[in-house]
Amino acid sequence: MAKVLSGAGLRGQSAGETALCTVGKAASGLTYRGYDIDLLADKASFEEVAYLLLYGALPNRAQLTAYQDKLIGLRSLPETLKKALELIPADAHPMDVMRTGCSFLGNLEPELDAEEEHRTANRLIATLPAIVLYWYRFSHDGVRVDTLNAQVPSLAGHFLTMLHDKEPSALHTQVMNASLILYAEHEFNASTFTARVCASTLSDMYSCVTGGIGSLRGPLHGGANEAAMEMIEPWQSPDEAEAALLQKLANKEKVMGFGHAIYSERDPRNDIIKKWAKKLSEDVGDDHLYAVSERCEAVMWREKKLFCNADFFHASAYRFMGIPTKLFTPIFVCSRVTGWAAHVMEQRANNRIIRPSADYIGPDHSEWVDIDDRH
Ligand SMILES: CC(=O)SCCNC(=O)CCNC(=O)[C@H](O)C(C)(C)COP(=O)(O)OP(=O)(O)OC[C@H]1O[C@@H](n2cnc3c(N)ncnc32)[C@H](O)[C@@H]1OP(=O)(O)O
Ligand SMILES: O=C([O-])CC(=O)C(=O)O
Repeated sequence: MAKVLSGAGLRGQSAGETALCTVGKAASGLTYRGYDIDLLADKASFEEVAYLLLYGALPNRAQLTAYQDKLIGLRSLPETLKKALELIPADAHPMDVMRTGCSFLGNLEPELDAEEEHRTANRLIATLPAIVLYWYRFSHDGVRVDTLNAQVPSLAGHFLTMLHDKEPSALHTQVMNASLILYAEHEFNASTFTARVCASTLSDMYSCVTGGIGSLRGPLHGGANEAAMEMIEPWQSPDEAEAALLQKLANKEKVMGFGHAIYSERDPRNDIIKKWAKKLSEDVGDDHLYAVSERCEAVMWREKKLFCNADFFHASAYRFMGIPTKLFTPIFVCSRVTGWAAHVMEQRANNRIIRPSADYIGPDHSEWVDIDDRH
């Protein structure tokens, strides 16, 4: 399933070792610590997967209960952070809010010693949903949401409750839980590699995660779920979608939510989120968005042999749950923080500063010219 990889962008080069994840290799093509993604998305809770990534093994029931309670206990935001979030304008991008929120928390509760790394990771997992939604609800609706929601055990339910002011349906909680699992970890992708490079200088966890957020934001990476929604939203029928896509391909435009740096034929996460998008489409009585998405998938494969990556059907799934488009990539952050943190810990445990070389392509020798003599 993996491509033959070579060329720019460090493609095809191993940049280190990991025990966390395989991409494009065994079984379904994606495993977390040896567990197949299909199995995890079907059977696990996001908290179980976070525990697996951070502590190295699946928790037993008592460990999982204790871990869920720990995360609930870490959910509340400090008042100073809430005040800072209230200063950010409503037209800011939520990914910028998360970058600032993460960094700001690092000022209030710095990670002074790497021995605190699990505590810092768990604090970020517990607070990132509230960081984005406290700001979003305050700046858009003038509401100061409850960032604790102690009666809602799962992070999936906590996110949706803060967004919609009511506890979500069982279906929405289930889909959100699966989505958080699908996005949790993906080997040496750009944002994780950013976090690892930062960790390799012996920097703190907040800096590593803040850097990861910045890398995830771009539309060639996590930002593609938002960009895919913006692309398909105006299309009212599959035929309209097909015509517009063919035009984009003729213009040599990148089509967001398609293709992958490592997978060659399919992204194993797509089948899973696509199945949930279909179920949600039936649940809300959607009459075109799912059909438009399916047509895009067929056209891109027929024309270019390009397949949907994890982001494409996430767009319609999130829309069917009433999630505003600009909160799509922030959900990815709420999930991927587990992978970033686990990679930071792995890097620290066997560290050498990451410092590759470059092929120099500039002039051999440049003559000095005094400033007043320059053109
Ligand atoms: C969760 C995630 O982060 S998944 C990735 C999310 N990103 C996107 O969906 C953005 C759209 N996709 C892309 O831009 C790319 O497929 C990437 C960034 C994911 C991977 O990039 P690369 O590894 O460079 O892609 P790859 O080597 O397979 O490209 C091969 C060819 O297909 C083209 N191609 C790849 N993806 C697309 C696309 N989505 N739309 C149109 N053409 C594409 C490339 O331009 C390239 O054409 P060329 O040979 O004429 O230059
Ligand atoms: O692996 C990648 O390059 C991008 C990706 O799918 C992810 O980070 O989930």
